[in-house]
Amino acid sequence: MERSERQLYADPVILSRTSTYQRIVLTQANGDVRLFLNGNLQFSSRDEYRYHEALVHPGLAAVAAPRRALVLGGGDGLAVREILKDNRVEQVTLVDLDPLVTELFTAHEALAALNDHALRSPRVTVVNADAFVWLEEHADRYDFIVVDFPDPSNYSLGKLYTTTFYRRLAAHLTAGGVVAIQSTSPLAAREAFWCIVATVRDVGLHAAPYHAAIPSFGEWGFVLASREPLQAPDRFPAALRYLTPAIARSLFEFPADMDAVPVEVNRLNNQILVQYHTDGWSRYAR
Ligand SMILES: NCCCCNCCCNCCCN
Repeated sequence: MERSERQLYADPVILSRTSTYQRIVLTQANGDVRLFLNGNLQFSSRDEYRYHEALVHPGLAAVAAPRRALVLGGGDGLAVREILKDNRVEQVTLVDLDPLVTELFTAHEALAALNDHALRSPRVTVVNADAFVWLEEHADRYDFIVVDFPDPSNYSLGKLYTTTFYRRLAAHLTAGGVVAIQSTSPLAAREAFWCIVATVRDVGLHAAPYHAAIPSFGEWGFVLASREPLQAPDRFPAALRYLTPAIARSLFEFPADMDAVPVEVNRLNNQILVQYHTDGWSRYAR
C-alpha cells in the first residue's frame, strides 16, 4: 500500500487486498476493526452489532415461520451471524459478489471471530455471484431476505436499488416473507433513503421504513418490504445487545428532520445515486 493511500485512513491499516471487484482495506486501532470497500466504511467492530441487529431482527421477528433465509451482499458474515441466532432458521444462503471478502471472513481467524464463525456453519451456504444476475437465474423462494449492499454510490451498485432489482426480489419471497434492506442515511442522505422507500412501493410491496443510531455511520436507515403490512415485532432472540421490542417499535417513528420528502423512483434506465461529500452529508444525483 502506498503512503498516499494509507493517509486516507485514520487508523493503521492491518490488511489490504485488491480483488477483481474492489479494494479491500481493514484498519485497527484500540481494538476497533474497520472494513472499507473502495474507501467506503462498511463496519466498525465497536458498534456493528447495532447496525446488524437493526438490519436483521425487526424483519426476521415479523416472519411466522422463517425456515429459509437469503443474504445478498454482507460478505462479512455479520448479518448471517444475527440470523443464526434465530433457531427457527434452518438454512441461510449468502450471495456475495467477491470471493476474496467471503474467504477472508471465513478463514482469517480474527475476522471470522467477528461473525462468530458464521460462514463455517453447516446451516450456511456461501455463493459468490452478482446478486442481480443470480436472482434472475434461480427460482427458490425464501422466508426472509436481507439486502446488505454498500450504498448506491455508483452505477454498478445503483442497479441493486432499482425497480428491476426489487421485482426480482419479490419473485423470491414466500407468501408471508419479509425483505430487510440497508437503505443509507435518512439524515445525511435523506432523498436517497426515501427514494429507496418509494422504489419498493412502486413494485407493489409494502415498505416500512425505520432508522437506528450507529455511531460510526451516523443515523442509519432500513426498509422492510413485504406483500402484506407487518405487525410490530414483539420477540427477539435473547442474545442481543441493542434491540428490545420496545426499542424496535420506536425506530419506526421519524422526527421532522428525517421525515419523507418528495422523490423520484429509481429505475435501471434512470438511476438516482448517492454522492458522498467531504462535509459528511450526501447528495442525491443522477
Ligand atoms: N458515514 C458513512 C457510513 C457508510 C456506511 N455504508 C453502508 C454500508 C452498508 N453495508 C454494510 C455491510 C456490513 N455488513
